[in-house]
Amino acid sequence: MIELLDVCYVRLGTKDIQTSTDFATRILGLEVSESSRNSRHLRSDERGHTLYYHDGDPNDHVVGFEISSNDDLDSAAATLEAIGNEVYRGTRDECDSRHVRDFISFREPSGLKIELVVRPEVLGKRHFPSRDAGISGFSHVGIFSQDCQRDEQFWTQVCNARVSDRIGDVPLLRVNEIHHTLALVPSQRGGLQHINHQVDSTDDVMRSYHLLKEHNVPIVFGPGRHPTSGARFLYFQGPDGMTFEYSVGVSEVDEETYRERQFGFEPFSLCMWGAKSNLDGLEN
Ligand SMILES: CC(C)C(=O)/C=C\C(C(=O)O)=C(\O)C(=O)O
Ligand SMILES: [Fe+2]
Repeated sequence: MIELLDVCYVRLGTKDIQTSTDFATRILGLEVSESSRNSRHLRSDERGHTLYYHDGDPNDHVVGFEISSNDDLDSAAATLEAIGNEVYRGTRDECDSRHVRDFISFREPSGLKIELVVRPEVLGKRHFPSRDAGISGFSHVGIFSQDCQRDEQFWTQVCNARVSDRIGDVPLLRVNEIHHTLALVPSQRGGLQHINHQVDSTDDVMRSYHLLKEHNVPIVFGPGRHPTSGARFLYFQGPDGMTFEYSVGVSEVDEETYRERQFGFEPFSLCMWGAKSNLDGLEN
């Protein structure tokens, strides 16, 4: 069993590094922590970076998950190889550029590249965002799935993910006490469906709603409230068509007493306030 501790970063290829950086800093509210001619590391919390943009194919998406030790990394590699996954071990330079001690990568069943990393760097210096969006940290991702039931089995049986809720066959999966760290969203393609940052308050969600509209950023869903995690949310479109989410109030789960819930595959399961979803794979 691969014991995931938390999601730790997303890496995205982009056609236009400067436009993506401007969006990430001036609109989304992240801080550049490292910059080169063709890449940017961006911070959202105490971690050294949680988003990385690089010149490249915008369909090139990678999600990093932290695991606890090199022993766990070796045993994860063996587990993945035993079920037929090709596993790549990061070189020293690749580890350095990610600010991690070690990592392996592989593709999950719908094709998204996953990196399992050991000891991602945390900084003593306080996160100082370039816009006051109220971001408290990177929290979860939505992943496109060509077969939600198959992919749920991978995340729950090969890895330690647990189902918190399902909306129809769409599972919201946790790897720690947070209600969900990943959601599997039905689609013909693979890759990342959305990137979530938590904000401090509902006021932050609403302030950003107005700011995004002023900047003509397409709103994809919300403002609204998920009945599943209880979070107040707003989804919007960033560079290269990537969807970002702000949310506040995601519930925590007591492993002893929590029982997964089955929500109907209908609009009020996505938003209890009645907002209409234009999310890829979940339009209503
Ligand atoms: C799977 C969709 C996008 C969804 O709306 C599910 C719920 C929640 C939540 O309960 O907070 C999400 O944030 C999410 O999975 O993205
Ligand atoms: Fe989300």
